[in-house]
Amino acid sequence: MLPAVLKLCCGITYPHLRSMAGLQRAALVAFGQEFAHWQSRGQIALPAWSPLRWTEKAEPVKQRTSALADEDVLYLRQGEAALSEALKIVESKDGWKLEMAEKNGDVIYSKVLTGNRKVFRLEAELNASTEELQDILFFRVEEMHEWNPSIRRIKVLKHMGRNTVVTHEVSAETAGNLIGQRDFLSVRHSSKIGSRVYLGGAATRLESLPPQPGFVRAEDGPTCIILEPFEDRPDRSRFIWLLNMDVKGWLPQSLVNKALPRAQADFTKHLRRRLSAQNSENHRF
Ligand SMILES: CC(C)CCC[C@@H](C)[C@H]1CC[C@H]2[C@@H]3CC=C4C[C@@H](O)CC[C@]4(C)[C@H]3CC[C@]12C
Repeated sequence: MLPAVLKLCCGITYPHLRSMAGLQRAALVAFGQEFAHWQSRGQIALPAWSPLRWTEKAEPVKQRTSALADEDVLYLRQGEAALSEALKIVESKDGWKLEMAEKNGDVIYSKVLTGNRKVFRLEAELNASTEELQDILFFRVEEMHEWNPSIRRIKVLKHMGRNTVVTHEVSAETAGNLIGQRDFLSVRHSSKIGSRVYLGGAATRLESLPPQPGFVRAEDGPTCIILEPFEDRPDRSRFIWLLNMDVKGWLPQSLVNKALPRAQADFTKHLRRRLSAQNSENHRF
């Protein structure tokens, strides 16, 4: 009698159960386990089509965590791919032309890639070890607005281990004045190979943060920074930065191509100020 009643109940509830979610489903799973318990003691035989047999299969939590892990792997791969693509560009030998040379020795070269995108390569020498620079530029990226007025805020939205992150970056209204404020969603990856530290990045997507109304979402990358210590002076580093940015919006290319190397030079100026502030603090204590 009991199995017959159960069969009937299952038949009636089947269509509703399919559309059930969350707590209701969890409750059902609990009932199911109870029934399965009875069943294992030979008290009830569940029909093959019974949704109460879903207990083994209906593991939404498990499914969700494995989906998350897949997503993380995707971001990790994107980060690594961005770095290797950017390295190919920055290490390419030909096509570079001198864009600007500052009095302090900093130089910026530019190159036009296929598709007419102009990229910029800044080379500078900085008074800091590669570890210090990696700390300031990567591990403490959320503090960047404190020393760089071109940046309004940077938020790390996702961590995939210590060396890969998804970040949301908002430039200040005043950054590259001619271009206007932008926001970026990027995957950023850092790795140390030999004595060099590499930082790579590229635009990515995150379901929870689609382009915001009122903001022009620009795309940074594939881009990279190479930090290399001087052999005789490990407290000094060579800094090479590939800026490869699509600022989006309707702007004359000539204006963008002027603003980008300017933004790069400004960034380096503020980074130097940040470093000398840190150095004078170290001397004080
Ligand atoms: C010209 C206008 C549109 C933009 C001006 C601001 C530019 C220069 C800002 C906006 C976001 C900034 C980036 C935000 C995050 C990182 C990751 C870090 O590990 C290295 C620096 C780097 C790559 C910044 C470089 C400078 C940057 C690209």
